[in-house]
Amino acid sequence: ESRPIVISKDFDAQLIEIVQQYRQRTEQFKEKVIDPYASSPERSPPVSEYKSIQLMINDNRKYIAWLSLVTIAFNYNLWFIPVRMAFPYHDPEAVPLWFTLDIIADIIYVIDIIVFQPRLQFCKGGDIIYDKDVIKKKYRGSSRFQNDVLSVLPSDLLYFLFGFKSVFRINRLMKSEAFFEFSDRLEGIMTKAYIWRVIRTIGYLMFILHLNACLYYVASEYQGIGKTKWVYSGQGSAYLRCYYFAVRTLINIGGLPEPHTVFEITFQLANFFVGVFVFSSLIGQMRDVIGAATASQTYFRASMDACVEYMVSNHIPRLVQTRVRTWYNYTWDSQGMLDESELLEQMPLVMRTAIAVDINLATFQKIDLFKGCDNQMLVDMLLRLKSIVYLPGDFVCKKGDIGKEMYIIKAGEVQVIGGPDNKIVFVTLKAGCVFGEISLLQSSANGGNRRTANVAAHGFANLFVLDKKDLNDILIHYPESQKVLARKGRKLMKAKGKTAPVKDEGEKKKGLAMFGQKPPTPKMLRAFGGFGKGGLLEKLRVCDDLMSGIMVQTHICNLVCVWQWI
Ligand SMILES: Nc1nc2c(ncn2[C@@H]2O[C@@H]3COP(=O)(O)O[C@H]3[C@H]2O)c(=O)[nH]1
Repeated sequence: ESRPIVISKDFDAQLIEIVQQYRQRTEQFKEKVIDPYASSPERSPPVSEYKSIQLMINDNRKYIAWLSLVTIAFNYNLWFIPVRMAFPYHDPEAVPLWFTLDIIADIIYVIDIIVFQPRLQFCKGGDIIYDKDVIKKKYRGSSRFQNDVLSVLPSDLLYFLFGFKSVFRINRLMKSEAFFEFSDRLEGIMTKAYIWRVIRTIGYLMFILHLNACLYYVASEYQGIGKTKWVYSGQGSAYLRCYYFAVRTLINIGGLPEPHTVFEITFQLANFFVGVFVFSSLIGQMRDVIGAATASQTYFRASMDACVEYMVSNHIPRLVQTRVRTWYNYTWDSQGMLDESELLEQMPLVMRTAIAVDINLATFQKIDLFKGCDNQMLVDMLLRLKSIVYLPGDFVCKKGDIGKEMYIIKAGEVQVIGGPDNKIVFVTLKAGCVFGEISLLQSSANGGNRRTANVAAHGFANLFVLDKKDLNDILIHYPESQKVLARKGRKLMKAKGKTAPVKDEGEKKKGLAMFGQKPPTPKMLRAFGGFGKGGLLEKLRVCDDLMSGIMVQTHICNLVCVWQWI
């Protein structure tokens, strides 16, 4: 309360009064409070019903198809009313055709008013209004309804009084809102909305030329056709000649016959001004539309150029420069942007989740490692994934490094490699496979968090990366899934032969990819020369790196060999 409290001798009395007032007000307020869980007396639809209604509002293709028909009818009136007013196109042969077309356009207008508009749901204060009576009432009280009704008033009946003149149909142009609504809705559903924007802007340009052609013909008629050099001569197709004149004046191409009379000079001047202002602004609009359509391409080029410039000024080796350029080009070609997450970040969580679930959840559910995990946990994981592109031959992870991330292959292949010069390919992993999980699921105690193998991109590999920190953050909320993953991690460790402490360089690499996930069979052991002198034991020393992954088996073998030796 902003009321100042005067502290006086009878402060206690004042305080008691204030407290009493406060209590009264709270009681009053309580009475007014609406219980948020109490059912609303108004009928409200279940959420599932909302979905179809929302479609009606934003994305109803059938409604857009209908609007396209209304737009055609509107454009018929928009283009033909002036041309029929200006040019002598109402000859007895053409009248039936015009009459039929007019009636068809009128029927479309009427159907729109009676059938479609009164059924169009709308949003009020965030609520979707679906009640048919309310919708009808809203439409009838709108300015759109007034315009729609005015646009279908049968002013054509004046034909009977004044003859067949298209000027009586001028009220049909009041249906313009339908055109703009169609345009907005179409943009909303098109993948390349700029194509429509370009077409629309070209349409505006052509319409201005069309109007100008009509005006030129009217001006010529006013002056007398063929009377002066400036007016339409009366030869050739009247419309085409006038349109050609309009193009030359409005685009300021020049080479026009000189105007002589005051009227001609005024007309010509007005035309030049319209050309300069209207035309140039429309052409500017076109540039904006095309600029917006290629904005992402421009951004990509600019960032690549800046990066190349940076590398050149820092004398980065040519090979590295080429690799960076290749990365830029491939990333752009494969995903149409450099950083997908940048785009998604702008969206609210619910939208991001919808997109992520739609794109990747099915793939995730198939991954063995995540089987048995909470679905919601997978969704949380999807939201933390980052997409990274690796070039052919790039090392994604190196044996012995600390594992801070795990990877899911989105597209392309990676190879688990080892041996001298990393020439041996142990496994090739394809789209949908997970790797890098072994070191991630282990604790750092005893070096358990170290990479057990080298993994390199085979061709171009598009990977999802999940950070260890992100994974841990998620798992805090899903103790059951955490247990599942920990169990799987232990299993993997056993399967891949990952054992306890790291002793030295030779022994610290523990993954034995060569044997895959199974222990060596007797056949494999025989291939290594059995247990005899110069056999397995010696090879074990040479192939220490390879064999260290099956340490348990190796210890047994060692014991047997030592016994044989003795
Ligand atoms: N050690 C080993 N790793 C493999 C094999 N096949 C795939 N990998 C993956 O290679 C990854 C290397 O890093 P990690 O040890 O974190 O996790 C490893 C596994 O996910 C294999 O046969 N042996």
